[in-house]
Order: sequence, then C-alpha cells, then structure tokens
Amino acid sequence: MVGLPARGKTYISQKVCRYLNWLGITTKVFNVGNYRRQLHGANLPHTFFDPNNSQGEQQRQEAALAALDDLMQWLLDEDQNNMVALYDATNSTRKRRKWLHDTLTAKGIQVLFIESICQDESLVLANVRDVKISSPDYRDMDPQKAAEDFTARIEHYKEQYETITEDNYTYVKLINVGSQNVINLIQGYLESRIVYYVLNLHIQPRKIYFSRHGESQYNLTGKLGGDSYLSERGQMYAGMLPALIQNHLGRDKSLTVWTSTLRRTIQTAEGLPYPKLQWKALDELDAGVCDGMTYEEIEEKYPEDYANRDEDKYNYRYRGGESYRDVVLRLEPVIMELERHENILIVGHQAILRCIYGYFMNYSQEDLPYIKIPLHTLIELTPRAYSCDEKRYGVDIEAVDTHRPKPTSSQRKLGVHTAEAPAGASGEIVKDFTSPIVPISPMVSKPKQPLGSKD
Ligand SMILES: O=P(O)(O)OC[C@H]1O[C@@](CO)(OP(=O)(O)O)[C@@H](O)[C@@H]1O
Repeated sequence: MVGLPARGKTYISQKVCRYLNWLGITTKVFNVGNYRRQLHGANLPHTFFDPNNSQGEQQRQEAALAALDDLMQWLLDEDQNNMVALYDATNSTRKRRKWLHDTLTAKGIQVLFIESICQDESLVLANVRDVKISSPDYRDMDPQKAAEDFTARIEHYKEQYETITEDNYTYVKLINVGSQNVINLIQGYLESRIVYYVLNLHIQPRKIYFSRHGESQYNLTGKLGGDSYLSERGQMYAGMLPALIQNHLGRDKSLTVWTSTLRRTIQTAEGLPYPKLQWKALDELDAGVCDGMTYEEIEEKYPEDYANRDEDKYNYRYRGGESYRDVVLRLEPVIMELERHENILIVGHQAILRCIYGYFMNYSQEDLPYIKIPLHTLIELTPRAYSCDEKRYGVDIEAVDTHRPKPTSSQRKLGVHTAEAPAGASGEIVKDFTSPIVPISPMVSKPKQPLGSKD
C-alpha cells in the first residue's frame, strides 16, 4: 500500500484480503502500525512521526523491517500455499518503496503497489473522526485532541510524501475514490483481478439486503433444488416483503433487486416496486443427480456421497452438480458488481446467500456452508470501515427450517448422518418469529476475525 495516513489503505487491504481468501487465494495483511505499537508502544504523540525526529524515524524503520521479515517468511513458507500478502503502511517515499521493491524482488516476490490518494479534505477528516481516533494510539484521549494530533501526524507525512511515478514499478493509483485511476505495468491474472477489484470499491453509505425466496413447495416437502413455485405461506411472505423493505430502507430510497432465474425468487420479488435484474449466476447450488430428492432419499440412494458431503461440505461436489467452492467461483462477478452498487436486495437461495453473506462477514470455508439463512427473514448489512453491522428482521409467517446442522465428528465417525433430522425434511414447522414486520432481534453481530489477521 502507498498513501498518506487516513486515505483508506487499511480499508482497501482488508477488503482485498477478504476477497482473495473468499476466492480460495490465501492472503494476509501485515499492518506496520501494529508492529510499531507492539515494539514501541501506543500513545505516541505526533512528534514521533516528525521526519526530523531521528529516534522516531529509526523506530519506525524497525517496525517496518519486522513486518517485512514476517511477511516474507509467511509468503515463502514452503509448507503452506500462501499467495498474497498486503503490506499495510504509508510507504510514501521513493526511498522506502525502493527498499521494499528490491528486498522483495530479490526473493522472487512480485510487487504491486496500490496507492490511495484523496484530495477531499472533508473525506479525510471524516475518516479520522470515524476510524482513526478510536485506534489504540488514542485510547482514553479526548476525541477533539486525538483528531488534532492525527491531523498533525498527517502533516509530518506530507513533508516527505512522494506519489508513485516510478514507471518501472507495477502500480495502481486510485485518485479521489474512483474519479481517476492510473495503472502501470499490470500483468497476469492475479494482478488484474486485484486491480479490477480495487477499481470497483466505493465508500458511499449503503445497505445490502438478503432475503431467501418465500417458502417454496419443494421446501415444504424437504426436496432440494428444482424450480417449484411458492407455498401459500411463501406467497404471503412475498406480499409482505415490499413493506418490510420500505420500513427499514426508507420509502424514498432507491434500491435495485437481484433475483435468480428460478421461479421461487422471481415470484418473491414480484411485488417489489424497484428495478429488477435476473442473474443466472444466482441460481441455487446445482445438486446434480440429487436434484428433487430429500436428504433422507440421498442418504439411502447415495450413502457414500452423503457421508462425503458431511465430511467436507465446502468441497463436496454433487454428482453431475456443484460444490460450494464451485458456487463461490461463479458468484465472483456478482461480488464485483455488488461492490460497485449502492442499495441492493438479493432475493436468493440458501446456498447462494451463504456464499455472499460469508464474503461480507468473513466466514471460513469450513463454516460457510452451515451459516443460518432462515426463510422469511430479511438480513440487512451496513458496511462500516472494516466490517459490516448486521440486523435481521422477521415477519410473523411460519416456514419450514431447511438448515441441516453440521454433524459432530463422533457422529460422522459412527456414520450417524441423521442424528438431527432437518426439520424441513420431515415437514416440521419451525416458528422462528412472532412479531409482524418489526425487528425481531435487531442484533448487531460482531464480525468474525478477519481471515488475514490472526497474529
Ligand atoms: O447446502 P445445503 O445445506 O444442502 O443447502 C442447499 C439447499 O437449500 C435449498 C433448500 O433445502 O435451497 P432453496 O430453499 O433455495 O431451494 C435446496 O434447494 C438446496 O439444495
């Protein structure tokens, strides 16, 4: 990363990290600020960052070196398939970039600089107020004083700042959040993907809504896949969805609705007074030869497949169908488009919404296929600086529960695959919610630990 403080470098690093890990490309962020705090403590005044402060300069270089050593060790670990590391620091001088470039390329590591430039002072100030003053650097400090100190710190960096002009380096320069972009010497699939992704990011406030289709006729009987219409209760949910959305989004707000090409999502979205788009890529995970069967029928007819799916649900591919891994790959263009968009509602399917929700909430491949996305529930995500806030709203219309919990390892060893039969499969009704159109449990859930920041 390259750029003055408060230019969204950490935001971009974490987004790229989440996106690549979601795609199965093992990625990790190395934040030099964290190393500096560990080595030299937090609560350092802005004078520490003054380029004329030689002790500060030396200590900052120590932190930079420690982070880079760890990064190289991580990337070069032959036992792991680690692919991309984000070196999150200002790297705002030619000298620093040359050191990085030369050290890394000497080890055979390809370098792509991502520079973020923001000349809109009000945006920078908003970032300082929203994010920076709550950093460990300013714990227990008066917010006004913290903002002033951070602004003085930025001024010190400005004294030395040199934007990238090194034309022999590979770089992308993002100027004023997408109003102008410069790319240089980008080559190959991975670099192109990263660049394309960062070009699509924006920071406009917005809401992302997910709803499964209303309960379908197949859901009622526990059958997978198919292209059935909604049950009576599913139709009632579809009838309530426009008010549910408008109550939470606001009546005058614009929204785009995406559905799959299957009847149950199209029928659910029918009454929504917003522009709609059907995506083939949003069609439910293809269960191949098991399409139209219940879980019990699959267990009886294909016991080995059934056990294999329980063993590794993310990677298990249905005969003639798909795995969760396959679905993530086909959803990649949807994610790219989602990043570009403002308010959006996806009326989707259980597996599909797990994959998209898992991207935003940073789920591991192991947990993603078990995320609970109940029927007749509207999920609202509000992207924040480094995570999303979440609320779930239910309506008072019962629906079957199609969630099959993960079997425990002892259940798997014993071959007990139906220890807890899916409620939906047996036609049992699970009453999830009791209140009409008001938030049932307006919970703000804590995002999971970013995948790339375990240390
Ligand atoms: O991966 P699992 O947990 O089986 O969930 C996916 C299944 O969810 C279902 C319902 O059981 O989605 P949907 O309600 O969209 O039809 C099936 O069609 C699909 O195969």
